[in-house]
Amino acid sequence: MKRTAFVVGMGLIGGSISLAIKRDQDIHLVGYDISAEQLHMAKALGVIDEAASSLEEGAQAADFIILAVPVSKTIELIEQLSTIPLKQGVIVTDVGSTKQDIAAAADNHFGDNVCFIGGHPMAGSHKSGVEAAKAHLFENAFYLLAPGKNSEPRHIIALQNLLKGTKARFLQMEPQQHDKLAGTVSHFPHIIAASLVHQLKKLEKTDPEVAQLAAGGFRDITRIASASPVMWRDVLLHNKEEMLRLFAEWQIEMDSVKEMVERCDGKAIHAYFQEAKAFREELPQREKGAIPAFYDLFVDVPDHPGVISDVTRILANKEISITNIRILETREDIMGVLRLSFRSEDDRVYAQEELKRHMYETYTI
Ligand SMILES: NC(=O)C1=CN([C@@H]2O[C@H](COP(=O)(O)OP(=O)(O)OC[C@H]3O[C@@H](n4cnc5c(N)ncnc54)[C@H](O)[C@@H]3O)[C@@H](O)[C@H]2O)C=CC1
Ligand SMILES: O=C(O)C(=O)Cc1ccc(O)cc1
Repeated sequence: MKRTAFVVGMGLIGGSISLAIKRDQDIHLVGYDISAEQLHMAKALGVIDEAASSLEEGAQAADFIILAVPVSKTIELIEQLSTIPLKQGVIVTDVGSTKQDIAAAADNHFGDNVCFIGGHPMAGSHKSGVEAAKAHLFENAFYLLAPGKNSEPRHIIALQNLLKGTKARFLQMEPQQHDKLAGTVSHFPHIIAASLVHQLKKLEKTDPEVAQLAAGGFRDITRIASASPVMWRDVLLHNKEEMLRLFAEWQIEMDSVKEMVERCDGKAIHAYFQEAKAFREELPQREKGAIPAFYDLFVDVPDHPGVISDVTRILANKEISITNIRILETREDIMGVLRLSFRSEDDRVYAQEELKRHMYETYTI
């Protein structure tokens, strides 16, 4: 008998986890969503093997239950699941961006028959819905696990094995520590991004041309403000204490920068930017999350016209997408180097094979 995994919430994360599980495990994948449209789409896109007609139906038959809904709904679902007769030894996990309140709900509601392990894949995007789901969304990203009261090492191993296809890097952490760290690297930056957009919106009322100028850096720093308001409302409400602490710290920080400007203290302003630049440049690049990962491939190219289009054509013929392309060095009579970035390790390996077949010298660092 095949084991069954039941994924509740067929959105970006539920869909991506389902696809990652399907590419690696021989398991029956059942999905459920309160939106009949999302559920139908998940089945039509081949993200799940079967659509459950109710939470009860899907939950009762499952060996694993993955809750992939906004945080408040996750807490409600834990309460609902605790009233349904689940299989003995079922492993329940979630993907919520906060962990403390969810862990407390699981501790309060689940009995000994259920093993709850909180989870948070620390990668994603500003997009929502199953249409945006990708099997490789979590590749190389940290995936935090917060084992609950009944979880033993064998349960954690079983869950990590189920999620192997995500190619994520598992890390165990206490819920409280998780919420503190995620508050700084993810939750608070979201408020800043949204507030910058509000500032622009206000100015646009009197100076409509400003919106045309909001390109480049403004778009980069505010990309995450396009994410789901429902999801982010819940994140803030369920990490309230940490958010309030960060507001206080942020205000002190802003006051200090404001004073530097008021004093016209160029030396202090320079040092402020210099310190931030140096620290940011030391941040690890490979991990997904706040800063996206890039899978780079370097290609030696002779410096003659048409070579870049030859490389891109070879990859396009194999439908390998390049997310970024840069010429690192081209001077007369020497080889140039192309740096190609890909979405995933699989794409990079495939691209390297294809380019080698066409006699290009390639390497990774
Ligand atoms: N979007 C991101 O980049 C990341 C999100 N997360 C977490 O993942 C969770 C899901 O987020 P997304 O997939 O981005 O959202 P989404 O909006 O793409 O999908 C959520 C889905 O849950 C469904 N849903 C809501 N209430 C439900 C209920 N009671 N029963 C069944 N289905 C229900 C919705 O209809 C929707 O299809 C959230 O808790 C979020 O904090 C974690 C990592 C990254
Ligand atoms: O879009 C991005 O860059 C993100 O950082 C997405 C994201 C959103 C919420 C999370 O809990 C984790 C990752």
